[in-house]
Amino acid sequence: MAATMFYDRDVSLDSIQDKLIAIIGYGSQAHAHAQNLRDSGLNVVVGLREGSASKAKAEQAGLKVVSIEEATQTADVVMLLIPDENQPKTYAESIEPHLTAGKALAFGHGFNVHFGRIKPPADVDVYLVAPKGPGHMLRRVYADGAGMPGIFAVQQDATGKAREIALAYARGIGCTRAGVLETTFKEETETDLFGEQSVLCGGVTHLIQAGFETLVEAGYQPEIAYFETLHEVKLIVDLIYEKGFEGMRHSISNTAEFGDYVTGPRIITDETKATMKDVLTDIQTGKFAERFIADAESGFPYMNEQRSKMRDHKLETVGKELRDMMPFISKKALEV
Ligand SMILES: NC(=O)C1=CN([C@@H]2O[C@H](COP(=O)(O)OP(=O)(O)OC[C@H]3O[C@@H](n4cnc5c(N)ncnc54)[C@H](OP(=O)(O)O)[C@@H]3O)[C@@H](O)[C@H]2O)C=CC1
Ligand SMILES: CC(=O)[C@](C)(O)C(=O)O
Ligand SMILES: [Mg+2]
Ligand SMILES: [Mg+2]
Repeated sequence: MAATMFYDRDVSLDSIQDKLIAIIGYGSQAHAHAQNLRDSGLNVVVGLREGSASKAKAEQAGLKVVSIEEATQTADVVMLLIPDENQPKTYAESIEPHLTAGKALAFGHGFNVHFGRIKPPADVDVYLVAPKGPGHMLRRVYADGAGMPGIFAVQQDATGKAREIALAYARGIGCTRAGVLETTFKEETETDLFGEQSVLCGGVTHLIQAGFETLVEAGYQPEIAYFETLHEVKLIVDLIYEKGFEGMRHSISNTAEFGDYVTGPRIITDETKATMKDVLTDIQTGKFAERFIADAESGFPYMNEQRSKMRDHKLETVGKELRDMMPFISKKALEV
């Protein structure tokens, strides 16, 4: 049976129209939620830690900024959008003491609730609305009049209105323009981690890097390798996004399509898929979450090493030079 999809016509903003929504944080997701909700006519306040570097940016965008404690005290809905690894401490210190009965605690990702790192009191609603894309794109598509698909889940329904509120929230950030469907905290957490690791982020970056390195190590010009293995990915993916595999294959040459069928399975092998299954198991058992939290608690030694290794890679240095020569590629600094 096909999933039930919710669109603008199916969802009313009424359940949150007169409520105050606190967005905690002003990073990738938070700035997009705050601005989209505000532009949907809803009441928003941003909660930031003392001395926050983001305060000026949020105020510049016309948003009211208060402390995280005050935001939780005054709001009816508290959406926690700071990095997953930092959420439990901020929740315990600044949110939980002010989270009175009947309020709603919301998340953009189920990580902390699913892995038992945040245990909300029984008398509040707990839901998630997870847009399926990066925060900066959530804002960009909304401002363009479009939307980003999203999924929502209710973990606790203390007021009897949690589901209605979650859906209204999804509409407020623009997700019902594109389609929203219901999930659970478990399903959202596991599929989101799997998707970003295996396909969207880990899969794509390492596929591109291996292709680029293969060409450069064989003596081809890095600029050609960049166009071939990175820049053109967007053009091909745009076609897949708009028209599926068949539509993309209609646009490419027969030569390319034949090579796709012959070589694709040599690159992404049965072994690759077996590894994907292992990756999924590590996510399901909490092994990945443990490794992530352990690195975070030591100040991210592993993550920082990876970041600095890649910074000086030819793919990144040649890429920056080439992008600087293409004025049509957005030169805007990311707003947050
Ligand atoms: N990035 C994305 O596109 C997506 C993220 N999500 C989820 O959304 C949530 C937020 O992720 P993301 O937007 O990437 O987060 P960011 O890393 O962009 O969050 C940065 C914000 O968090 C604040 N912050 C960081 N640490 C603390 C702290 N210890 N106490 C108080 N505030 C803090 C920062 O405050 P300051 O300004 O003071 O530095 C800043 O405003 C996560 O649950 C994530 O999984 C879900 C879908 C996509
Ligand atoms: C952007 C998004 O959906 C991710 C990849 O899941 C994330 O940033 O965590
Ligand atoms: Mg995601
Ligand atoms: Mg994610």
